[in-house]
Amino acid sequence: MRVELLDLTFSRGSFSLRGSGTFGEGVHLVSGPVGSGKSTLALLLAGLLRPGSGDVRRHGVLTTQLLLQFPEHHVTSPTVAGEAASWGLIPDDALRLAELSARADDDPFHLSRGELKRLTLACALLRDPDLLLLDEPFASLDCVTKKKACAVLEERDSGITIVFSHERAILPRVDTIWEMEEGALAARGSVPDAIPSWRHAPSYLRYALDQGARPENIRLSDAREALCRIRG
Ligand SMILES: Nc1ncnc2c1ncn2[C@@H]1O[C@H](COP(=O)(O)OP(=O)(O)OP(=O)(O)O)[C@@H](O)[C@H]1O
Repeated sequence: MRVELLDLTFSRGSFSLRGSGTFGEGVHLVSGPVGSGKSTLALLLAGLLRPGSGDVRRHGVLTTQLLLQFPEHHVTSPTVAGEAASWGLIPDDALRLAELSARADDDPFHLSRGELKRLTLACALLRDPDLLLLDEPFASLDCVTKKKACAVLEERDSGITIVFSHERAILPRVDTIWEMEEGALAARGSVPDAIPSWRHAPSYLRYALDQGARPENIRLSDAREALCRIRG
């Protein structure tokens, strides 16, 4: 199973995007500053935007799910339980994962943005598609919920997961790192070898690298463990 970007281009006003590369099975991080084009790339990969030139080719991918950056853009039902059902899920399962079981009959717009994000993230994860595209999955979440979301992502043991995010504090273990810079997609490669060339790496990783440590992955705990190893 893989998704190939073949000389992909897309233009909108003064913004233009370009990218090539292959996303295989595993968890991939597309990192980059605000406005660099991550959401646009997610929409192109989901087939919701048409490229100006080039192509997105899916091989062995039968199901695709995109989690939109703004959770309110998903809302189609007057109740939280109905919202989960609209994703084709058993509401109790989704509400349990989102820790919103007590809010089943509430209006989704009465949830806080973080709660609504928890709901849509739980729904996207439970759909368990071949290709899971998560646009800023950690935005609006508190630290505890970000950590739980990372753990669930890491447990996904099949398919292609692409996390588009400018998050620089709480991140999941990933297999590859990509960066968007002013619309250009650059592959940094497989983790851990990719970490030193990750330009927007979190400061804890930069610090560990500067100290001569070699983190095995991109989480704060990986940086800590690498520092412990060299300090004995
Ligand atoms: N619907 C739109 N119409 C016009 N311009 C848009 C639209 N959506 C995004 N843009 C512009 O396209 C560029 C890329 O935006 P995009 O949302 O892909 O960036 P991003 O990296 O996802 O940013 P963020 O980290 O804030 O989510 C930005 O300059 C943005 O202002």
